[in-house]
Amino acid sequence: MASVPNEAKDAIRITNLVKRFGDFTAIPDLSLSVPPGSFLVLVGPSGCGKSTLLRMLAGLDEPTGGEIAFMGQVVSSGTGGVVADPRMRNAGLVFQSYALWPHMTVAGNIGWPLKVAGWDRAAREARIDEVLGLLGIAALRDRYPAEISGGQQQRVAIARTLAPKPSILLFDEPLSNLDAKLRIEMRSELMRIHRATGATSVYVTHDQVEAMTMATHVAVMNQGRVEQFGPPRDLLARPATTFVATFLGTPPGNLLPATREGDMLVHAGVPLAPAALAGSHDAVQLFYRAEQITIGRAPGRPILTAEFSEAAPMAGKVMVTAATGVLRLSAIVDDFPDARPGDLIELALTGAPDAVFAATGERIE
Ligand SMILES: Nc1ncnc2c1ncn2[C@@H]1O[C@H](COP(=O)(O)OP(=O)(O)OP(=O)(O)O)[C@@H](O)[C@H]1O
Repeated sequence: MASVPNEAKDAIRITNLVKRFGDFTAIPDLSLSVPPGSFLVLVGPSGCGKSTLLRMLAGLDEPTGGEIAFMGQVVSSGTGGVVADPRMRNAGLVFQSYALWPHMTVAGNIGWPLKVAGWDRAAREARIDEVLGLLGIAALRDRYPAEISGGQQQRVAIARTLAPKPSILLFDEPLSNLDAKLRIEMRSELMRIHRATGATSVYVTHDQVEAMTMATHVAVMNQGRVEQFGPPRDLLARPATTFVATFLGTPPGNLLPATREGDMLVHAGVPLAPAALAGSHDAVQLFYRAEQITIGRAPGRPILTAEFSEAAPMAGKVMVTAATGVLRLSAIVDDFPDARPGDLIELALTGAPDAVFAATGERIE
């Protein structure tokens, strides 16, 4: 039988993974394959199971069912408990809190996992210098954690994780304790490190921009399920469900419920789009991106009346939020509107809906 070349194997293969905490099922049945060298970002609302999944990948928690394999080798199995313990699975985990050992120097911290793994002194010293160089912190070699800044501590923590050359790197919101400027700097650093090491990475974040800039692949999670998986641009361009459409994007897009009336799809008495877009459905949700909505009238285009809520500058444009009944609409416009909160304004939909979803949330082709 021909053997499968290593390159062809998934770096991470998750099959029918289940995680229960007592009666509560955090992950009902999750399968995902991650190609080698990917930078996978897990996003989703609070409580959707991102950390639970990451902890199982790290070997800190056992799955209740299903299996996790790294490079074709099973490292966790629901029926067999954790197969490989965290140290044996060739994966490194970077947390939000750095947890450096205060009584050890920077070099001591970085060298510790190598010592535990049985590296000899010369190899350890060489590797410490290498990762210090990679992270740009060679000058901090002999300092103690209390003598360096928060950002520098995070670099040391990352250096310590990289030192044993893990083939899989796991990150649980590693930048969330840093200020905005440092976050952006570290984001570029992490991307550079990812390119330099080629390690397959799984990264949990709440930050949309972080997700979209760093990821080669994004998994949008919802209630322990992967709602959609793919390159970030594909997810933004073709969301598979209303959940993904309204979760991704800054600002998120707008969904207008509409029903078939004759040959048009109508929302709140306003005909929006030809009924043919709905296929066989009588009730749908029409997806308009914020940049497809403008303030005022546009010739021949549907107009909605809404209550102005707020306006905020965004990358040279203005993000306007307005409400029609229970719906909140986001528009990207050129100038601040001449309106106060509560004023009625007219919004024009400037193009055809970007996507049409069934009432149940799935995209209609
Ligand atoms: N040890 C536990 N015992 C019981 N329930 C748990 C435990 N750990 C997590 N959960 C539950 O499992 C679900 C998923 O939690 P998890 O921490 O993975 O979510 P998350 O997506 O990482 O959330 P956040 O974005 O807020 O960090 C939540 O409903 C949580 O309450």
